[in-house]
Amino acid sequence: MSGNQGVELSIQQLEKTFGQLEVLRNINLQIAPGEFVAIVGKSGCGKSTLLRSIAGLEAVTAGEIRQDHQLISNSNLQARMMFQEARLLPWLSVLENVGVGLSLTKGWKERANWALQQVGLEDRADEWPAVLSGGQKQRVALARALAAEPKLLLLDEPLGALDALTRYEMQELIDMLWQQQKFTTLLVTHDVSEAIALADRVVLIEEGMVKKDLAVSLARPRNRTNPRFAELEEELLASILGKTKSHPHGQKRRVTANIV
Ligand SMILES: Nc1ncnc2c1ncn2[C@@H]1O[C@H](COP(=O)(O)OP(=O)(O)OP(=O)(O)O)[C@@H](O)[C@H]1O
Repeated sequence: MSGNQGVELSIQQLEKTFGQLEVLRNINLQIAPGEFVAIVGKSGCGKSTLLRSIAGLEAVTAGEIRQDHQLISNSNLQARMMFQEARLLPWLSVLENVGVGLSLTKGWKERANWALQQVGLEDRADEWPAVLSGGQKQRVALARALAAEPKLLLLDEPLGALDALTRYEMQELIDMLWQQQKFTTLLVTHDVSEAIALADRVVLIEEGMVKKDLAVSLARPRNRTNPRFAELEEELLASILGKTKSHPHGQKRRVTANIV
């Protein structure tokens, strides 16, 4: 159960308004099969709205979203989504939570166990979610997404509530699983370092449009001590904040903080 081929995504002139509020004005994005794209931007710029639109959870106001050349609909969408909260059902065991998105047919346990192995929690299958740590709960949420063998993984700030070390471990896990399975992945994150550590491309949303589309061509797993890593971080952060890249005195400014 691996070696998925991810879907191709094509987003054309996407608009989304909520009443008078124009959130997405004109989003155009082409995402290749198996590509890992991070989406960044200031709080409220519409990142989650974009992801929810791709997931078919929001009706778009104008424009179109195609998956493998077909307009997305609930019937053809091969996506799974993960959020900042694990959203586990407390009355189901860990294994049952992982199996919840599968039709409870023969073989679901095998797939759920396989997915738990992928995230290193196979020995916790029979426990209740309540006894797990925050990081373990997110691993279960990741396993639940993987169990469906998605061709598109939509990650809405899934590591935002984790402590720094757990977050780092989860980033490594996501990177490893993506390299093995190559599902097309969109990751919304506030963390510039996380975006550069994981993505092939980082897309910056501002004023409802793609303001920047930055290719990250560093070898994987990414070496965060590589000077090029820091340069990309700085370039991206400066773009998000609308500042020039260099220090006034021409010295490099090392910026690693979260952006908002
Ligand atoms: N269902 C809704 N009804 C009305 N307004 C909404 C709705 N969903 C989102 N919005 C508004 O759309 C804008 C974009 O929200 P969205 O959650 O997409 O931003 P975001 O970039 O993901 O923000 P953050 O980084 O803070 O999570 C915000 O102003 C928000 O209040």
